[in-house]
Amino acid sequence: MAVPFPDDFLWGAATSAYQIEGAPLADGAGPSIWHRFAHTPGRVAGNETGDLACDHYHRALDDVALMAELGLDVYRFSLAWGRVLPEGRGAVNRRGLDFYARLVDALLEHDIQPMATLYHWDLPVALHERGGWLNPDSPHWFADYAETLFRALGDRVPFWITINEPWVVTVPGYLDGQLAPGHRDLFEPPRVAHHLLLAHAEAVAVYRTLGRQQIGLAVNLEPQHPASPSPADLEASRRRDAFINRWFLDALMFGRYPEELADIFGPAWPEFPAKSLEQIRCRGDFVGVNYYSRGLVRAAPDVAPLGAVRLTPSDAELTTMGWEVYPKGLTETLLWLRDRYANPPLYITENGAAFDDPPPRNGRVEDPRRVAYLRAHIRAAAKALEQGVDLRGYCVWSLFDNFEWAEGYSKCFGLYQVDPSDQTRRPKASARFYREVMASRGAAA
Ligand SMILES: OC[C@@H]1[C@@H](O)[C@H](O)[C@@H](O)c2[nH]c(CCc3ccccc3)c[n+]21
Repeated sequence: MAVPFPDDFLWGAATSAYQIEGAPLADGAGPSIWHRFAHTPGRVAGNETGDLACDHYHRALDDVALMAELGLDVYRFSLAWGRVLPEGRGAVNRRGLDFYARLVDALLEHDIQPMATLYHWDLPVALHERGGWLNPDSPHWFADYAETLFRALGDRVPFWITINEPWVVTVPGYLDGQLAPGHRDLFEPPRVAHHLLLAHAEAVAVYRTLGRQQIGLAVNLEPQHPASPSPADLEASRRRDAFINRWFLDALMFGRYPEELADIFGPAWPEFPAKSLEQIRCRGDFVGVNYYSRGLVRAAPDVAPLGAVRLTPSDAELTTMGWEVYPKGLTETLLWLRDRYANPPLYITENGAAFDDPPPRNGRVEDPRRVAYLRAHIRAAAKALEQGVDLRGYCVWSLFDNFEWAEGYSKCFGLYQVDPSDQTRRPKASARFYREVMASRGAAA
């Protein structure tokens, strides 16, 4: 492919703490809401948990050597709040902090840039019992946690992400209850979302006094297309676009929520004080984009609160998550960000696909569909770069097959297969493909 990727473009891979580390309570760590959720019967497929996951907590240094062999420029991982602050606030657990210091130092020794996510859904239970993200003090708890990490690792970590996907924390977490903490309520999501945005802004403000590198928010974005040109479907896709794509970014970039949100939540949408919206207004240094697919939307007046449903197109290629393979949506999303928010610096912080991979045959795992997915999406990103999008990096989700939340270990996104019997990491064809892409600075895509 003609190479539009600049030499300093950062090629990487992403993971998160609860999904790969295992040992959730080791060395003084406090339990998270995901530890509790996974251990609640019926919440996770097969009642699987992150108790072992990829055992990364005990294998981190070998895994960093594997990342170096793969040829990563950057590695995106998350910090488990409860390892560092077992009660979520107050006393620091040195052994937990030391694990992350060792990981960061190993990455730097291998010339891999650390990109640390402060919050990837694993709130300490101790804070959840004080109301969690519903508590107006939650932004301050988060900012204090962030400050602890900025002081401990700020000089060595060049990229910080405050929160991974506040929309997913809010909607599957508090509206439909699919993910921890599993609440199903119409009145809680608007307040949770507001506190998450305040938490992000407060952490960024602290960072401005302590750090001189890059900090941003990672958001899941999904272009919404009407299933038909009917006004009802057009209106439904516009509502779902506000709900998924503009809710958090408009608040950050413009200091105001999209007006569709008040329609969607009706009486459950509070009057937010103007002052707090002004506090939320905070561009950060970059936007992290998590892209997987698009939404095909049909009006469904009886489906509350959106009055819209997401269709699975019958003639499309689907991943095992049921998500349509739609690389054009990545170009569309990146151009939309350029145009709506005045061309902010962007990193694709997640892009990948779950397919049912075959068992290894003489140490190799063939995953041609994942190779095709990654190639198509890297090319889609290149198309946006060629149109002036300030795209600076791309991280594959995920480095390893890992704990896929409510789906357990049944959904595999990894460049490496992890043998559950002995934790052996085996590269898939997609790892070999991605190594070539990185070695050729994008040309091999
Ligand atoms: O589902 C694959 C990955 C997760 O493993 C990551 O932890 C998470 O950051 C992430 N976000 C998305 C897109 C948004 C989404 C999340 C959960 C459920 C439905 C959509 C996909 N993924």
